[in-house]
Amino acid sequence: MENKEWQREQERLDRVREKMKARMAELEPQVAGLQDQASEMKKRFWDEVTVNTNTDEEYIETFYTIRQQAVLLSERERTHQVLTREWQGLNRLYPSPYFGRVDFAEEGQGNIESVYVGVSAFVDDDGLTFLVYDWRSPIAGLYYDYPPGPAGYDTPVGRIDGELTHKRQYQIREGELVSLFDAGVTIGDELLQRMLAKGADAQMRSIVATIQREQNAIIRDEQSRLLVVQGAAGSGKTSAALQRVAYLLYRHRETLRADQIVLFSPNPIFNSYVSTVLPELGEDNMQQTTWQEYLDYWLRDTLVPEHPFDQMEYGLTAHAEPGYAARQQGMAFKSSEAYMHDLQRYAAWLGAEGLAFVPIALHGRELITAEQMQTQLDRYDTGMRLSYRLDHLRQWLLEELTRLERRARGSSWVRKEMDALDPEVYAEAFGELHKDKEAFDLAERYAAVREQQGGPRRGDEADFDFAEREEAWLSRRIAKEHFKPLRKAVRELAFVDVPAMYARLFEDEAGYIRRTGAAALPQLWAEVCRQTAAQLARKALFYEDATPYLYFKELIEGVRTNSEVRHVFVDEGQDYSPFQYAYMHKLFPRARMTVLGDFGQAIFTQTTRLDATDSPLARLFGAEDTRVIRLERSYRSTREIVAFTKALQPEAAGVVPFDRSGPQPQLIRLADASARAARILADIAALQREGHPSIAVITKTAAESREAYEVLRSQDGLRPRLIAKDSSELGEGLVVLPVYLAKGIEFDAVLIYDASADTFRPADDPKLLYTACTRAMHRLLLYATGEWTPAVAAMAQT
Ligand SMILES: Nc1ncnc2c1ncn2[C@@H]1O[C@H](COP(=O)(O)OP(=O)(O)OP(=O)(O)O)[C@@H](O)[C@H]1O
Repeated sequence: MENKEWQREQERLDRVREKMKARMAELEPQVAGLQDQASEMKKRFWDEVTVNTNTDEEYIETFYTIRQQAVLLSERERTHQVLTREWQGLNRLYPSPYFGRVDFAEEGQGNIESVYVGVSAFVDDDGLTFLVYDWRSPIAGLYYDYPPGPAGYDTPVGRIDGELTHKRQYQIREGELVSLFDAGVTIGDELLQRMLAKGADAQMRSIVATIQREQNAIIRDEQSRLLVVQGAAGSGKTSAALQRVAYLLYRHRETLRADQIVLFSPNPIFNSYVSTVLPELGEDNMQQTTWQEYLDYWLRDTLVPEHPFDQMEYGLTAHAEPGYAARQQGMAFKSSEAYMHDLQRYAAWLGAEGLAFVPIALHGRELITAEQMQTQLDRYDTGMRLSYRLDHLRQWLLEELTRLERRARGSSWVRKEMDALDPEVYAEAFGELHKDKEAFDLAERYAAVREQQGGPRRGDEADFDFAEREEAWLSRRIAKEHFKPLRKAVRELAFVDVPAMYARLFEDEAGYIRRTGAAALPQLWAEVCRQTAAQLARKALFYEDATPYLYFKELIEGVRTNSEVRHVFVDEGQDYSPFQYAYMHKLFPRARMTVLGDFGQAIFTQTTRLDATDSPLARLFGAEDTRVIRLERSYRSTREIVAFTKALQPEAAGVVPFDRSGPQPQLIRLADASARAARILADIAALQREGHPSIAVITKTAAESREAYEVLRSQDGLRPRLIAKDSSELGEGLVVLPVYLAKGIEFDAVLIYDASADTFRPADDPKLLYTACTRAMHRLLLYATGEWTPAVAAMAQT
């Protein structure tokens, strides 16, 4: 019976593939042909059009031929796009047309439909029968959401209920049925087992065949303006986010483009790690960026922000340096909502009391002073928003510059410059004026004709003194050249001295309190003020100041917005401050947000607890428009590794491992560094022999990474790669990296280079070691040369 069933499925598979092959053969010449036709048409576009604009009729005719040609061309291109998409979809499907099937008896229909689900759709020749459904279609939701029994799905025209009578999963390779599972209670435990047993890849994989119900809820959510996912390490947050992008692009194909979706990732390595998932699913990649890139872009030419990983390193290594405690307090406070409110009050204070301006100067002489600007600003209604008043001021300044420029034409410095001009410039002036002269001649002719026809003649038209005009032309040009950068700077609001105003806030603690009305400040705030001021004096910004600074700048100058972007995804969302969220929300006013994170892995100082009801995130869109989903099941690591990591971190108490077993994590204590080096080398060799090519040696700091790297490099044939803050790719094989660069990534085996109390100090946040250990899929090994860090020591004894 089973064999018969297998055979039946293989026969269906063969039939579907035959049809696919036929369709591909049919499409191939069309796709190629249309492509040729379109590019040929583009080449010949102007040949087909006779451009003739002598008379009105000819002009109109030309206009219509161009339009006709353009319509034809874009139609060809559209047809070509549609056919190419189908052809590409078939190419993707052909080796493995589907991975799942549900049999569904729709209520009141009396028949059972077998719904086969694959990475894209394939329709029979009749144009109606779906031989394969796209995994994102409404009916395919049944496959992810229900075990056999009562089931239903939502369609754009309402809900359809019925009975799911059967559910099956397939593994198909190059058209051959490799395995077949009849699912019972949950989908895919079998298939999921197989998927999860595989080794780690240098690139993330798509999970469409085994999406779990709770993940499907994330992927298909269309109601919430803010979707927050708090999920354990390895619970599939990033995977769900990427499949969600693919889903949205499918659902809104007509209105949403991939470049209208932005993903904020923790670092460039992560960017490259996830960059193949969408193309694998036949979709274009969304825009990927890091917050650091954003800061660099917006702060360019003004202040240099500290790199977030340098801030991280400081936090991890500088305990003994003077000012460390104050800096830590500063970091924490400057990423809080309290500081955000302080800045709001400070901006209001400035609006009333006066701003700082950069005077507009030319050749060392002030043309418009800061005082003049303030006086002008005070003339505008103070009830108006500050940014509007600044807009008015900008307009006034541009007009002033026009006036001053005109006046400058007759000034002595312009004359001096004119005298020193190269002969070529005079030649150019001559040429230009000659052109003018032609225009003048034309005007003269026109005036003569008009006169002949009895119209009056204006007296000044023949008044043409060439030398005078040449001089006027040159002085105009010189003045214009000098004023041009001033105008540009005014347009960009460079006359508003935001750095000075931000620095003024840190003059001293009493001033801070007076200007912001702050009620409570960290104990060492006076020192924080000193540190911040010193940094600003160097034209630099601490990382903790960078986003608040931009936020403050926008409070003063008004908000920049990008209304093109429709969806913003934030991965590792626990590592963003309320400032960053407020800023993002303003920057992308038309975008819905999906924020994914795990508070258990919040290792930066700027953190936001994502799922708390009083989270600043929840206030961003309001409770009505916010949905929080929690994922507790962890798919990455074996049961043994999950049990171990849960004990490291109280936040992880609720994590449920997926039922996959492996060796216990190993705790290896050694006498000294050279014994550790020898042991690590032996362990790596053994892991590679066992078939675990993707191995990471994870350290706490960058300096420690370099040390470990040197140890490994000395061994012939190992070829480890050191990942540092500027690395942009993970690559394959053995890597050495600090924990904060391993965020979001996974490896077959993880070796914690030094889990001693000297490195992971009792005062450190346990989240650091937790984040490092949860990168492991199959094997976890921890080393120490001294005492274990307390969390590990507790387990070493049991
Ligand atoms: N439904 C699923 N089917 C198959 N594999 C899955 C599924 N969900 C998650 N995984 C796998 O589990 C691993 C972890 O997934 P992912 O990286 O998306 O988790 P995460 O929640 O973002 O983790 P972290 O918080 O540690 O960054 C990946 O290998 C992913 O392929």
